[in-house]
Amino acid sequence: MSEIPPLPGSAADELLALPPVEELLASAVAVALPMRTRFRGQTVREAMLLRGPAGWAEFAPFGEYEAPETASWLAAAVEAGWRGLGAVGRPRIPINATMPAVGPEQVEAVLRGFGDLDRIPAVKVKVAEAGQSLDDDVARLAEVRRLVPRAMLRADANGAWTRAQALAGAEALADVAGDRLEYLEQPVAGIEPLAALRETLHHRGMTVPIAADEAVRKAEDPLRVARLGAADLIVVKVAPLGGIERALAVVRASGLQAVVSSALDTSIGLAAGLALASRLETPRACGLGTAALLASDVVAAPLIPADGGLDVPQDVDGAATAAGTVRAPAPDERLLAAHRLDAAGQARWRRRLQAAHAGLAGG
Ligand SMILES: O=C(O)CCC(=O)c1ccccc1C(=O)O
Ligand SMILES: [Mg+2]
Repeated sequence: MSEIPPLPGSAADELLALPPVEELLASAVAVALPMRTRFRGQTVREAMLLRGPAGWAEFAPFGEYEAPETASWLAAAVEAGWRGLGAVGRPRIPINATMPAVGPEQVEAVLRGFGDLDRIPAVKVKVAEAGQSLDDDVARLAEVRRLVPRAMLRADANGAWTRAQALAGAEALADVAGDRLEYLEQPVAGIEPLAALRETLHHRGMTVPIAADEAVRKAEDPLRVARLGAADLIVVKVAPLGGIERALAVVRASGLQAVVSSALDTSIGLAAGLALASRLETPRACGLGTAALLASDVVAAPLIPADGGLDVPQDVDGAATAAGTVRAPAPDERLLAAHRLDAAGQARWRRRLQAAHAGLAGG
């Protein structure tokens, strides 16, 4: 498997020099967006937006992340704002609904946020939430199946199951989902444990495919999953993988099918995810509909799926040319003002960006 390119803007990158930190900070605005439902234990999503010569960019590593782990998130922002999101491939991407670990009584309202229920191609259901049981997961999945019987179903444990829980979980969820069960995403943490679980499932005649997420995006080597045969497909997120080109190289080198997924981005970050998905051959639905989980976004027309998919946002004149360029929507000034963090919040995010910049410059 071939090498993957360096982080955009890092010392090893010959194509794109890292802009000075002052240049990055000149346009930077940090915002806090309220969410409709709790997701990953959070009810607010914070993000920093930057404007470069090539367009708008997002720097939004999760709150618990620190440098140098945040360097790849900044590299993705530098790529977006200072190089651009690249060419349009497929112009429209099928999008899965994302179901947080809610009770069955909330399932319908969440699903409706992703548009006409009959058109939703797949639903990714969070399972293994702390403080909940497998019965809760089964009840949630059963309600999803009842409401969208034709949609494919994915269960994402975020690595929270033990091996024994994953074996029991796989069986119980397969019973509910039947032939609609598309894959289990990161049922257990780590790469070797994932490979071992997959093998055991196969020995037991359970053929449910396994997708790797954290095992790709948080691993030292994002290709180790593929080398060990630990998963049937990989979930890729642009920011933790250091940008579109790098994520694309990981997918190609892995030889596995990929599903592009958001990091609960604003519509600015989602545009980069769509740019990546646009250049993949896979017809699989992608997890880029998460603007539906936000109560408010930074752009006037958020990238919320309709009719089961999203159009890849392009340059206005892009449609007229043979190969259009992907372009993130510009934030709405009033929304930026409404959700702008206070001075302490701006200072905290500026420090995070500075630390990521130092990490990127050094690594
Ligand atoms: O893939 C999706 O449907 C939505 C994105 C998502 O689930 C997610 C969002 C933020 C952090 C982690 C994850 C994840 O896939 O585990
Ligand atoms: Mg996941």
